[in-house]
Amino acid sequence: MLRLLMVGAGGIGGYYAARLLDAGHQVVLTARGEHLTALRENGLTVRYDGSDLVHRPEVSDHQQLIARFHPDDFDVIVLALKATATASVVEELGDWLAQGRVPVLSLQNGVDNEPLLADAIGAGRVIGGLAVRIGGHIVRPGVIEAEGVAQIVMGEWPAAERTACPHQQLLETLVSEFNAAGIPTTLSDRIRHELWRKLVINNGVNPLSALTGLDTRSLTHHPEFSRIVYGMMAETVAASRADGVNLGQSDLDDMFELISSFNAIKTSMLVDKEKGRPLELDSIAGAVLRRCRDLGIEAPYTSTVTALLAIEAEKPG
Ligand SMILES: NC(=O)C1=CN([C@@H]2O[C@H](COP(=O)(O)OP(=O)(O)OC[C@H]3O[C@@H](n4cnc5c(N)ncnc54)[C@H](OP(=O)(O)O)[C@@H]3O)[C@@H](O)[C@H]2O)C=CC1
Ligand SMILES: CC(C)(CO)C(=O)C(=O)O
Repeated sequence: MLRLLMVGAGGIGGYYAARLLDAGHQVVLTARGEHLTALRENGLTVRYDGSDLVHRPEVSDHQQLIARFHPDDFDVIVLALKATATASVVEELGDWLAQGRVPVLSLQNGVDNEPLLADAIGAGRVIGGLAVRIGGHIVRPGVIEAEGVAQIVMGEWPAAERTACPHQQLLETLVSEFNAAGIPTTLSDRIRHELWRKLVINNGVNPLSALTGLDTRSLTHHPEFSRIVYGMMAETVAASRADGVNLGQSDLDDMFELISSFNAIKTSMLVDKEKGRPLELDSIAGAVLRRCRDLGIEAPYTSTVTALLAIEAEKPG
């Protein structure tokens, strides 16, 4: 049985937690506000493929977590926060995390979460990861709806060295237990590369979906918007060079094909916009624009969509 701490029990954290709870693992969740109250009072409900997974896991806010647990009470700690919350939560939990040795796995979009975590607890404790082919959201406090095959890719961060893989045994256990729990999970020996490939998708569709209100299928099958999606993806591919990742034309075409053939998903950024929550714009489009600037290249699609979203955000109401 795995003992797992899920920091941030939203669409992604709540879905994967429910799958693991269903398979008999011990999962502690962190949450706050109305979601925390509802999880405590009524448990966690995840709607997936016409059925409900219902569980009553232990749920804490971060102060209670620090008071009740030692980090090494867990086999792994998973971060499933929005990237907008990574810095503040790492700050909040930093001293507590420093008391232990347990590895921390990020399951967030963007390429700057693992570096932030590595600065706080040391790169040797960081496992990189991403949630793939999933759309999952809190529809009301305590209740999550999810769709898609909901895979996970994870690996030593930033890449597996041929000689030293500190988490080899844990990674093998996670892959085997996650798969047995119905979460299709694979290992990557170059997870930073995979995170960049995912950023190609996210920069392609997330900001434009928040701007237009359209889902991924409508965007990728629209005569004009599909060209903007492709353009924003191409700018992300170009930006990857700044991190020494060097994605190419085949990554661009693979990622465009993947998102075009996926379910019609309302992106997490569109959901945040509709709920009036902060957007992961800086960790998606901002990450691309900063690198393009450093490389001295233009990113006109990404900068235009970012500027239009900024104007929208300033509008009253
Ligand atoms: N949703 C999706 O379909 C997909 C999302 N992703 C990525 O996965 C990551 C997680 O996204 P998602 O699950 O949608 O995010 P959510 O916003 O649904 O969930 C994050 C949860 O963390 C909570 N949280 C934030 N700060 C704290 C804190 N200090 N203490 C306790 N709880 C806290 C939030 O609470 P509060 O609301 O109060 O801030 C929220 O409930 C993101 O990087 C996203 O881009 C990847 C693939 C698909
Ligand atoms: C684009 C998508 C749905 C792909 O899983 C995603 O990662 C998100 O909504 O943030």
